[in-house]
Amino acid sequence: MSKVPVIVMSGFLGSGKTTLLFRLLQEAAHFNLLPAVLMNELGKQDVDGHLLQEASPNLNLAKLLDGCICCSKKSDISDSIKQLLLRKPDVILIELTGVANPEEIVDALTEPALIPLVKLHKVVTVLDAENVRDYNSIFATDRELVHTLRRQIEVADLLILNKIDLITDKKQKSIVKAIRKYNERSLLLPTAHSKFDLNLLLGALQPRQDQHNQSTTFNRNLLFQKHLKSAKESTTPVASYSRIQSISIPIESELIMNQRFIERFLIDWGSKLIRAKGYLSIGVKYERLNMQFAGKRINWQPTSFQGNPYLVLIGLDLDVSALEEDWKRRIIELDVHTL
Ligand SMILES: Nc1nc2c(ncn2[C@@H]2O[C@H](COP(=O)(O)OP(=O)(O)OP(=O)(O)O)[C@@H](O)[C@H]2O)c(=O)[nH]1
Repeated sequence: MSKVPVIVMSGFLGSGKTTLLFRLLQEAAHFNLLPAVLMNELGKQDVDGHLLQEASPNLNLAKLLDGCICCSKKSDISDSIKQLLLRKPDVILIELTGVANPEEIVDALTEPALIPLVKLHKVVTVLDAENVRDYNSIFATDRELVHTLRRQIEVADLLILNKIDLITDKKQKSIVKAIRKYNERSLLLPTAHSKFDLNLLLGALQPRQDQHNQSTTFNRNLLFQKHLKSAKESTTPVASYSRIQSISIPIESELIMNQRFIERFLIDWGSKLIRAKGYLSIGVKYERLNMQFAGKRINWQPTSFQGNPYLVLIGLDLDVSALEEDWKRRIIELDVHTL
């Protein structure tokens, strides 16, 4: 049996991985490929998973929630991949959390149970052009995180410099120069909304019925070798996230709130928040909206999500109890004003 290729998508929180995943899923049919998806989210609530299922109800999807894939037991990853393989996909797309080191999943794919079943095709790292240069100073005190973000660049087969619509050409040039210090070999594509020729990722893949045994990677073998070497050399692997926490806040569906209320809360906590997302019920008509807060920008989109509203907040060194207290206080005030 031929091995199923795996494409790993890495990149910091909010850089545009899910946007790329959506494009890959949309385009897979044009390449005559049946995809499967393994999603890893930091929180218990799986916002992106729901968006995917909404867009593609029959999607072969497995989820590893509430933790980084690097910390999930290898058996969990292995079980999820085996579950996906039952429906005989042509390619498995793995979206890592923003704080995962892609080497960890490469390691998991080399578990004995998976070696005969899957092979790494490419590691793609998506970078947020508007914010990527600031990470070193923002996270200066978190060496593990800085290390992880650097490894995301260093081990990528393909680097997507996303969100260039938000920066000047001059800034783009200087970012490219900075990225090249960590990875001068792999293809680096400036994009907006991860729009690039997906032939680069899917073109070499074949539907399984008529697969040839061909090599399709940029530096896959190198990555495997490099990783196996470092795994042998190092007995104390660096954890992929440390000071980053995620909190999920359930929201009563009867509560009447507007977008401004949420935005004010996010702006007030903005210096501590890296990312926030959720499903909210807005206004007296309880309109359901998906909210995405990334790189200090907030986007709202209508959604068909009908479950209980909630907000997921991901932050660095968050004072969780202060944040929860503040949220409760605001909710009480909101309730009083809407009585
Ligand atoms: N302006 C702009 N916004 C973008 C671009 N790509 C993605 N976005 C927006 O940025 C936000 C985050 O994008 P996602 O694709 O969810 O990012 P992600 O990397 O999956 O985020 P996590 O799941 O938190 O790791 C969403 O609101 C996107 O619509 C881009 O090129 N330009």
